[in-house]
Amino acid sequence: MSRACGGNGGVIINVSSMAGLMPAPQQPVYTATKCGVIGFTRAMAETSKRENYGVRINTMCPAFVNTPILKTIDEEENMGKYFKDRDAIRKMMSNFGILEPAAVADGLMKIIEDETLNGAVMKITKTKGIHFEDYATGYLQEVQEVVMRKDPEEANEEVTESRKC
Ligand SMILES: NC(=O)C1=CN([C@@H]2O[C@H](COP(=O)(O)OP(=O)(O)OC[C@H]3O[C@@H](n4cnc5c(N)ncnc54)[C@H](O)[C@@H]3O)[C@@H](O)[C@H]2O)C=CC1
Ligand SMILES: CC/C=C\C[C@H](O)[C@H](O)/C=C/C=C/C=C\C=C\C(=O)C/C=C\CCC(=O)O
Repeated sequence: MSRACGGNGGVIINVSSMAGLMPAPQQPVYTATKCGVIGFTRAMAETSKRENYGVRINTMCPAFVNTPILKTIDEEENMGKYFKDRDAIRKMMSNFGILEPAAVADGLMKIIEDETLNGAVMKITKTKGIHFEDYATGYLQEVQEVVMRKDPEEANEEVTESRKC
């Protein structure tokens, strides 16, 4: 797939979850895996850009979606010690609402069609629909951008100075 390996490029869409952005106390391992998907996607997207792979790599974070996975909260062998907390998850589902799979399909199509998207973290929620996590204004992001230009010590000083204004 990578142009660096003779492929034609393309787009990869990794499936994370809102649980990767809003830690779910009843699903710590699931949360960790979904956070990992986000970090991996963002790192690989930058690699792809730098190495000119021609591959866009993005991730989507749907909230609760009406699929069989939602029934797993009623399975003790799946929930383990958090089985007793399933009412808290049910309450979250009721508060946040449950998306239909078509909303996820819309998100997939947007990522496929919008060729400007690389390293994007798309959120899909019942209230806001499709929108994106914004990392661009964070301090660490600023440091990282400066680090690409100079050594880490100087970069930190430059960003700290700019934050004073
Ligand atoms: N339904 C939801 O509320 C949300 C789901 N997601 C993510 O979406 C993805 C798809 O989930 P759903 O379609 O909702 O769940 P699902 O339970 O309907 O489908 C999951 C599928 O993965 C397969 N599977 C499970 N373990 C596997 C393995 N080790 N190797 C190969 N296949 C395996 C299952 O057989 C099943 O067909 C998952 O990554 C899930 O974490 C993300 C956010 C919300
Ligand atoms: C045990 C439950 C089984 C499966 C559910 C899946 O694991 C799924 O991946 C988990 C989803 C968790 C969603 C958590 C939070 C949802 C939040 C919202 O819907 C909206 C909240 C805030 C909106 C802010 C914003 O959109 O930026």
